Amino acid sequence: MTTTPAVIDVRGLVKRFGRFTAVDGLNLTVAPGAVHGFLGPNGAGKTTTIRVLLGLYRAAAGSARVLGMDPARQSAAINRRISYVPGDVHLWPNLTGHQCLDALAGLRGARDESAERRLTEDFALDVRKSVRAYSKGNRQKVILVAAFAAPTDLLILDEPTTGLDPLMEEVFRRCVRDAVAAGRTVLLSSHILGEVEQLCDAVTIVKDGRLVESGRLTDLRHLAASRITAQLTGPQSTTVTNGLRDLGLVNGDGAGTDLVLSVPRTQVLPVLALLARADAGDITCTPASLEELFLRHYRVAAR
Ligand SMILES: Nc1ncnc2c1ncn2[C@@H]1O[C@H](COP(=O)(O)OP(=O)(O)OP(=O)(O)O)[C@@H](O)[C@H]1O
Repeated sequence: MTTTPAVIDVRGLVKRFGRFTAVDGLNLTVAPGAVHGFLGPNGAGKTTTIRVLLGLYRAAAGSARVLGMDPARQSAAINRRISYVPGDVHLWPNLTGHQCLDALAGLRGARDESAERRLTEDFALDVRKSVRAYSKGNRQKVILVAAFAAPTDLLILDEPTTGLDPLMEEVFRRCVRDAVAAGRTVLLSSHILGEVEQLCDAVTIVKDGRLVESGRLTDLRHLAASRITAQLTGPQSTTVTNGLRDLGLVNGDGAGTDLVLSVPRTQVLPVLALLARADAGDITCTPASLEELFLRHYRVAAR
């Protein structure tokens, strides 16, 4: 059996700043064509890891491969095939938006001007204005247009939507989907869990430079409890409470008529069957949201 090599393959990565260990034995694998979410609280080591991938920082230990290359030795070749969007955008204040796009394409040495024009329109960016006159959101748009328009295989996006309004966030999401449809791969670091949930197939969650959880979003969701709600009459409530007790679960609401339960994956079907037998009304079952997953893992990691 042949397996497709990962676009990003990080193993046991360690990065220290003096005596402080910012990244501590991290693994990160991003499959080709994936949108991979990179999550973690402030200071978790996401940007530091990205900077190692770009060849800006040297790792103290471990290995990193980007598009099959070693960022410590082949950063120029890697950067020609990557679009990088930092969270904190600094552009040349004396240039217009258009001149910035010229300069960014010049640095890369490759350009798709028709894609650039299309994206400039999609993001409603006036490229005749000088960067000095741009808002934070407009500076972000310049970098996003350059990143999506460039003929690259991998997009590394570090909190790319800070400063964008909801309309532009929607344009951003469309661009990510188009990029993947065109065969590109995306690593997306973001604190906006709704955005990650909508876009990503897989996520890696880090804290204090260490891996907390990694996997496909659907698999991770199954690890967390689902939320089941239903409407019960008084007699139904007694039947359901007894049935839940037999399943080893507690109806926290006692004899209440609004049932709200947090149910482990293995118990979802028996609980739904119990509610159906009791003829409960308005039964809903919702898998754990990324936010619940995220908070659960953070709390576990914080202990
Ligand atoms: N150049 C540096 N010198 C010293 N410490 C640094 C340096 N860069 C980052 N750090 C520290 O390394 C840790 C990881 O920082 P990093 O910026 O990678 O986190 P992050 O996950 O990207 O956070 P955020 O979500 O806030 O952007 C932090 O404690 C930070 O203070």
